[in-house]
Amino acid sequence: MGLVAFTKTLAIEGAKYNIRASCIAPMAASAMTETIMPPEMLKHLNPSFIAPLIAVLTHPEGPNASGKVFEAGAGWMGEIRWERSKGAVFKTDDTFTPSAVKERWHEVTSFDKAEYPNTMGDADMMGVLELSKTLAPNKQSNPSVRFDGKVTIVTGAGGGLGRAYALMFGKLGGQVVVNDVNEQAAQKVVDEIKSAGGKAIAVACSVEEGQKIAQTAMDAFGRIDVLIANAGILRDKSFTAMTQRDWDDVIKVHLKGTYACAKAVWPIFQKQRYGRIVTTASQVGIYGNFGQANYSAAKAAILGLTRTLAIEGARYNIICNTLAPSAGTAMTSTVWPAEMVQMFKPDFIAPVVGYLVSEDNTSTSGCLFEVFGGCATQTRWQRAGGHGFPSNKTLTPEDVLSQWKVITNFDDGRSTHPTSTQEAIQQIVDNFNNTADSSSAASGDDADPESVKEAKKGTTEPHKYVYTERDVILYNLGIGATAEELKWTYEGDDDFQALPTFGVIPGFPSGAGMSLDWLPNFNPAKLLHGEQYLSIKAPIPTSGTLISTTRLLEALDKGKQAAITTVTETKDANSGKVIFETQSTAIIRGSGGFGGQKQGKDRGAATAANTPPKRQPDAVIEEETSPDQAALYRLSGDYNPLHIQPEFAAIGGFDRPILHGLCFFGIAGKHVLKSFGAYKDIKGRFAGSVYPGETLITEMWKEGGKVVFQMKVKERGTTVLSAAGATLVGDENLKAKL
Ligand SMILES: CCCCCCC[C@@H](O)CC(=O)SCCNC(=O)CCNC(=O)[C@H](O)C(C)(C)COP(=O)(O)OP(=O)(O)OC[C@H]1O[C@@H](n2cnc3c(N)ncnc32)[C@H](O)[C@@H]1OP(=O)(O)O
Repeated sequence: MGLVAFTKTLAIEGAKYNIRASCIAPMAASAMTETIMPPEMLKHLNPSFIAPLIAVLTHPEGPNASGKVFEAGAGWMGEIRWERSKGAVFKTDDTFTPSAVKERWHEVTSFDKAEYPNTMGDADMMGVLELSKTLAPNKQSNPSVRFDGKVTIVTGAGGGLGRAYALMFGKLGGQVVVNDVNEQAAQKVVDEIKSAGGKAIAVACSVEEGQKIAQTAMDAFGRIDVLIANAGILRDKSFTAMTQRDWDDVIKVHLKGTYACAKAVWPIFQKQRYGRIVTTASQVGIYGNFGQANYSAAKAAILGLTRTLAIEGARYNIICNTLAPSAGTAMTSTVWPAEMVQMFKPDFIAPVVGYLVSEDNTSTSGCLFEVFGGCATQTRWQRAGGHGFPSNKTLTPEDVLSQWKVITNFDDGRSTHPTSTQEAIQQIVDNFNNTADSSSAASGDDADPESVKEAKKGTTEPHKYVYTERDVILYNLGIGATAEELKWTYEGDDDFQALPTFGVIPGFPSGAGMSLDWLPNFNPAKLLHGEQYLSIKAPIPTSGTLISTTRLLEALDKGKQAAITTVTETKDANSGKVIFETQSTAIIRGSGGFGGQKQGKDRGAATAANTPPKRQPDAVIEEETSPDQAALYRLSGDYNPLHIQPEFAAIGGFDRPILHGLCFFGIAGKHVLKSFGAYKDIKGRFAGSVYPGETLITEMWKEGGKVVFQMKVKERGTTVLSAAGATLVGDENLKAKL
């Protein structure tokens, strides 16, 4: 982690000399990984997948990715960047306390409105300070956050931030161990705490002497509950002028000092099954900064150290977080103008630290917070959806370049926020089975003509779907829910819910918006919905904002017609969680003959044959549609005139408008739900068309955990939905919501 900020600093300092520096987090089999990874993983992690990325990053004519960070392994690669919450701005006066922070913690940690700062300069610190002056006094939590009976070590507490922390703990009932290399300064702070009625002791030594500091605390107070690793020094110089000594001194005090103190208190925390640590990073350790290569490396390394401590400490109730404060102190006074030092009082950082190390914080651990002038924000990694190349083919720099836009795209709705190494590895592991054969449908098969290869390259722009309970009711009515079925038509009902096939709605405009102009003789009136698959991956919110993106999965040449399959992923805009995946096949009559493949790939449940067994159905539901069914259904987002305008329907070859395929798909889905309960995926083939007003009969067979079904039109005896199946839900949580 330390190398990330170090690289960013080199990128900043190197820019004017045309020196570029990028950072990669590779996962590849090596002498190093062999000691920690099982052989079955290692065999997929061929180092040859990393070299082409490096070739692109270092090529004189390659894209400029200086200061950027990439993760790569097993043929998958994607960029990562910092994402910062908007956070909370507090009034900077006496009411800014740990209690006030506790009161608004949800705001500090909410990423509803995130920013993506790339440099130190991106933070509008002065604006924040001005705002904080005008705010109403901060609300205090009840009971208030206190430290009675708790012993806190604060390193570097002779002045600046450390002093502000020490005074705060003393004021809030805690016993404080004031460490500083400067004995007089440490003693002065101890005296201040004592004269205000608090308890404190000084220990004058370097932070590298963690054992001595811990021992002093134990001797004086008999316990240690909190460590604030704050001590630090600056040896700022451009990288060109930086000496080995400048480097070593900074690494020693910051990184080794933090290690030494954490190491000393760790067994005590483990034994008592309680401990709180806040380590000190810096915005410099996140974004890099001119003249601070040593400091940025040390600070980012502290962040990595703290995340690991948070993981190892979790089962002992040891909570560890990192703070990146910007405050005017003796240290920053060497690089900040005096006026700024004065404005950013260390007192306005302390309340956030106070809350993080309090007993009240039971869940926030391993996190990073940027705090400045009354503003507290959280910062986390955001990772692009990236691109998975076939893991059984040789990867070339040209391959990497051809997908560069995808590898570096954070705005296509596929980005994630991995919070652990396990989560981060998952995407790489998922690519293990992405072989040239299996991936051909997703990322280009050699047999595809150029037009298809080109069309498969990108994803659509993310489509935003903002909806309320009204939209859910409108959809439910559109597929025949009635006023008696209050859970589907009345938002005040305790069990109000979207019918599960609602999952096809948010992403519909994204899929339907995909350009098919590259097909020969493309005519939208000749397009019919051929097949639909829906996977429901999380409980369906009854209102919210969802983001969908679509890509071309398969383009089949069926001679007279083209069969175009797209895949759409729909995520919750706030959590980034995938809620639905849909696969839709459109048949475009008259657009075949473009030279593509004839047969598609096996896509599991999405292409399952679902042949009905040779016995009477286990359940049958008959439902009459309304002559106005299509006029109602279209209001949920499919405005294709084929379903309402007679002239357009005539061009499509119909004597009157036909019903939307997804409308009778939804009606069948409702019948499955009523007969057998919730399901997690559903699929069907539109074998024939339905006219609004016709009566639909759904025949259903339960086959193990699956319901196989088909739908017929009663008046004509025609099968309109075939090869249809739904996989029933095992998960009780999901079931409860559906
Ligand atoms: C990108 C996604 C965006 C989606 C946007 C959707 C917008 C909506 O507004 C549009 C709609 O809702 S339209 C309404 C619903 N759909 C319908 O009414 C279509 C009904 N089906 C038909 O008319 C025919 O089955 C018909 C015409 C589909 C096929 O009939 P035939 O031409 O007679 O087919 P056939 O000769 O039996 O088979 C030829 C090859 O095609 C495959 N196939 C057949 N039906 C299919 C279907 N429904 N879906 C997918 N593939 C299908 C066959 O397997 C066959 O392949 P092969 O030759 O390799 O065996």
